[in-house]
Amino acid sequence: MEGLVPVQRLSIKVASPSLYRCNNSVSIRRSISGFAMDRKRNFRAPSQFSIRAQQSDLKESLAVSSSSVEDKGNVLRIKEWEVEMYQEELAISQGIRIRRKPPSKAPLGYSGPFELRLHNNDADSPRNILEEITWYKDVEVSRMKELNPLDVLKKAVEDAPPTRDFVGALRMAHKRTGFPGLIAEVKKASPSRGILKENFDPVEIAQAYEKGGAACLSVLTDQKYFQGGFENLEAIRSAGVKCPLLCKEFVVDPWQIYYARTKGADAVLLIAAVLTDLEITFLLKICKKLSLAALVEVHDEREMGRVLGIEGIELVGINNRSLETFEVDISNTKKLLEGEHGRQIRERDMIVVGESGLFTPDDIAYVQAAGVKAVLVGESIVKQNDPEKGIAGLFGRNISHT
Ligand SMILES: O=C(O)c1ccccc1NCC(=O)[C@H](O)[C@H](O)COP(=O)(O)O
Repeated sequence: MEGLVPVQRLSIKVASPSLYRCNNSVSIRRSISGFAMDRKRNFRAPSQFSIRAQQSDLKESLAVSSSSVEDKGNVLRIKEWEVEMYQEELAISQGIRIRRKPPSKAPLGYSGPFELRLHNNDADSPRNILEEITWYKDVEVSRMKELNPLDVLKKAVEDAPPTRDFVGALRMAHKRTGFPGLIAEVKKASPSRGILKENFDPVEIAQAYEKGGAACLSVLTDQKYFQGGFENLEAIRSAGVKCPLLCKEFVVDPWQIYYARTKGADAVLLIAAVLTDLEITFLLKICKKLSLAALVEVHDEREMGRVLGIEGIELVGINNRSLETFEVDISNTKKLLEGEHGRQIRERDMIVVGESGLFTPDDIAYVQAAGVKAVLVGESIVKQNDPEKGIAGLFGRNISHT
């Protein structure tokens, strides 16, 4: 069986009908009722993350159909697996290359078209860093959820201080300075660059950025790959820094949005290379409910097209770095803002953020001419002994309030 083609390279039509032809006694339609799939194989309800939340519903149905606890467990696993397969197909159909989990064999006892997804050793390793991070997040979030259940977070959010206006701060800075509003990144290390700053003091850096005229800050909260942490976000917020804060995370689950809000975030990052349109739509709704801004990041034309088709997006980031290959090319910003996409963005008065690889006043001028009203900058300023002066160097002028 080894070496056979994973199912995503087979026709989607082969696999999808299994959702309806499921040969278990509880139909998959019933078991994932919260997903409410229609005949065109579109999810209608925004619950595709909530497989765990669906479990109580599912367990109820299984009580009717299965005799032993073991049987019920197996049926549940099969159904979870089928939903995952279906979600992956949906992602592939939107051009998403990042797989959300390592491909797994069908659970024991499953018989149906999804069985064609046979084990393939190569497919068990992440294909690039973004995929690796995404797989790791899935495990990390499950662990963190146990320590901080969603119910508890929801209560904490009720008592949390109000958020600051992230988008408003960028617009104001653009107006005040005539330059793109700066989102300055508090980042100790990255997978592509290694350690950027040895004696890393997040609060000191944040304060220096604010003094230097940053409109907003981006705080890396991922520990494993960026040596960041939610404690940095909390510490910066508690230290009295006034700039709105972006929680720079790899969001794969709505739980992370609630968590970010309790830790002092004013905005979160959503990466289109990882999330389906429906997931983005759903996460945007949660952001809105929690008064958080969302920076939706794209890297190519296809992702830009998808994001422009989603309602309610105010802030689009164009990453000049491929998170699959690490290649950085600032002409990516220009390319993605040309033609019809650029026209729609101007017409809708969206703020585009040029991200990554910006080092000089010429770089800033280049992306500004391409149409960005904000920039997200890490390496070139965090590496400076004096990050406040680093900002003046980046813009070729002092952009602080003084
Ligand atoms: O930077 C990386 O190595 C990286 C790897 C995998 C996922 C994301 C990654 N970086 C996130 C970013 O794109 C940057 O932190 C951000 O845009 C700032 O870029 P820069 O000014 O070049 O530090």
